[in-house]
Amino acid sequence: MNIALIAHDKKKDDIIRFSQKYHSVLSKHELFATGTTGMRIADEADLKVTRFQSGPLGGDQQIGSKIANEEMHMVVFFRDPLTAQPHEPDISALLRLCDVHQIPVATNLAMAEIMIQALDHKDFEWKNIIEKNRKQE
Ligand SMILES: O=C(CO)COP(=O)(O)O
Repeated sequence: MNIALIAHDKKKDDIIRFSQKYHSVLSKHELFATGTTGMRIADEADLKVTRFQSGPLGGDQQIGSKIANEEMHMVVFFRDPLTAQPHEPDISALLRLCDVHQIPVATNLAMAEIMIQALDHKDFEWKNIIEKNRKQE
């Protein structure tokens, strides 16, 4: 499974702790991240991560493009809801694409924990449900 990991600056410590705690689950998957988040996860959580541009330079859009191509299967995006971001349209576009393509997305630590545990238990049925709906259309 391809998983994107993204965090705004004030949430970076959270995503590092999350990545360290769930290292054994995450290390079984292909990880992708925006620039600075990816660098810190690789250094501090010892995980192999394919890095895109930093968010403000287009990293969210690069991950969005993977979602549009059905090449990203899960997104962990710890947004900072209390700080204005210069690339707010890119952030909204990424979250919108998750909904368009039915990609599970966690925007905070609490949901990310539920999602990663479900992943570890192989609880995800959403792809089968989507396939069934497509066949009925
Ligand atoms: O801005 C971001 C997501 O919108 C994250 O970018 P960085 O990981 O490069 O800090």
